[in-house]
Amino acid sequence: MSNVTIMNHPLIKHKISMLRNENTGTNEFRTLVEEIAMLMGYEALRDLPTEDVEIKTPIETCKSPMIAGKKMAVVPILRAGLGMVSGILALVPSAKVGHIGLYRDPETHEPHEYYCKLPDPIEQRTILVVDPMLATGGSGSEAVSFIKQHGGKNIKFMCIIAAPEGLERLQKDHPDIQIYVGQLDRCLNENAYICPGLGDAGDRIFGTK
Ligand SMILES: O=P(O)(O)OC[C@H]1O[C@H](OP(=O)(O)OP(=O)(O)O)[C@H](O)[C@@H]1O
Ligand SMILES: O=c1cc[nH]c(=O)[nH]1
Ligand SMILES: [Mg+2]
Repeated sequence: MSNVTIMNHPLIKHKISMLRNENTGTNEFRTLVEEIAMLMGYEALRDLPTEDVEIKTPIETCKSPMIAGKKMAVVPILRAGLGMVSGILALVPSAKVGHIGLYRDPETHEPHEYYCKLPDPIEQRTILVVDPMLATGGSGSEAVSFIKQHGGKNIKFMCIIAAPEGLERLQKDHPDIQIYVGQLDRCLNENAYICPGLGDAGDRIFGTK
């Protein structure tokens, strides 16, 4: 089964509680999503490959490890995943960015693809798929499948809030990926929204309804 890491840091917990609050407005919500992505990215990118480069210090020349940033891709699931990109790029500014456009049908809750553009060569990169919400797991699982179809191999999935149903599905469909979850919530409601969740992440990030 996939490796799942559930975050256990007070800063992340605190910021997720602020996100959940229905009185948190668009501006603050956006900032929080970016900050949480950065804090979670610190953990998720723990095994990012480094390469030794020659550095001249004021004292002498040495070989010192640096992130091979060109070998990384962050792939947000549109739209809500876009809110997490800047937090990851703050950590790895040279990462390439791919996009996968998916929306969930409001009736069936099935994901529908409307866009896919990934950086080449995708097979050589560490790929971090980001989406704040993992509800039924349909969108996350579909996004990972697309990336695999395009040749992606080393794939990590990062979400801020997951429902047990979605986490189980993603693990079952993709036992080879690593999954990072900010907080695991109780369940889905009859509209496949996460409880207690935070509502519609995309609408809250972009101020739509
Ligand atoms: O696990 P699932 O049941 O597939 O639900 C999660 C998906 O739903 C939301 O996107 P949405 O369809 O609302 O699109 P948006 O980001 O454009 O708002 C969310 O950002 C995930 O992509
Ligand atoms: O709770 C949910 C479920 C799907 N998408 C969201 O944005 N929120
Ligand atoms: Mg949405």
